[in-house]
Amino acid sequence: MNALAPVITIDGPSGSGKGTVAGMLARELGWKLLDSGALYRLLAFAAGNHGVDLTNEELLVKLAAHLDVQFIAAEPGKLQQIILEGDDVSNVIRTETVGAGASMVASLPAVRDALLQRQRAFQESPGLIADGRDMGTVVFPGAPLKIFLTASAEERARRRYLQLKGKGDDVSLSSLLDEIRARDERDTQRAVAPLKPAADAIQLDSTELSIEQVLQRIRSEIALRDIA
Ligand SMILES: Nc1ncnc2c1ncn2[C@@H]1O[C@H](COP(=O)(O)OP(=O)(O)O)[C@@H](O)[C@H]1O
Ligand SMILES: Nc1ccn([C@H]2C[C@H](O)[C@@H](COP(=O)(O)OP(=O)(O)O)O2)c(=O)n1
Repeated sequence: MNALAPVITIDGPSGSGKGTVAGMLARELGWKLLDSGALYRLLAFAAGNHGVDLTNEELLVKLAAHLDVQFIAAEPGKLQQIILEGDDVSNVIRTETVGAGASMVASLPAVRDALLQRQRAFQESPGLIADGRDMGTVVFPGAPLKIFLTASAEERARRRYLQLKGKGDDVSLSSLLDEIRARDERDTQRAVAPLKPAADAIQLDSTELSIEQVLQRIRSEIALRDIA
């Protein structure tokens, strides 16, 4: 790990566009990418495979410590591959069911602790884009640029609907909106590392912005700070 490598954190609720924007920025800058939500999703998914209850903190911590996962950097324009215990799980961990399970395991303090060092180890030269809920508040509090990306719940549900429909999933807009609201509630109300903007975060509401407009705003913040 290179402690001097700069980090840009992108936190926010589900469907605000964090993953999309983080991936595009990482490619543009040639930086590493940390999709921290994928770690919580992987843990929830692995728990299902191993018959571990999503409320069993002790067993989940053991599973987190031994999680056999590889993130394979994507070629330009492609999503990164996520390999769990030898299997490509890049797609299967993206369902709302796994997202809800991730949000449950993520509310357990010892689970968050168990994943902390694994996340910090992504800080490598020439820099890191880190996407999640507590990247700016807990994992990389010293990051020189912190973005807190939001959008209305209705717009986020609409985006998720289009995304999942596009993949051929059978989803309903109203149940996606319910699931997004339930996840917002759990992620913002939990006692440890709740979803909230860091005091020094730039807040960006993407409800009325295109992906390119969001990127432009972040690029101008990067240029202001001279960090990349
Ligand atoms: N500003 C935007 N306008 C329209 N659609 C967007 C915007 N940002 C992201 N999207 C789309 O919304 C969906 C969810 O984005 P994603 O990056 O997965 O969100 P998050 O990582 O915050 O959950 C994707 O299909 C993405 O292409
Ligand atoms: N840094 C993080 C990242 C995700 N989580 C939890 C809370 C989220 O609801 C789940 C899933 O996160 P993920 O970023 O993959 O979800 P979305 O793509 O935003 O829908 O994991 C977290 O608690 N802390």
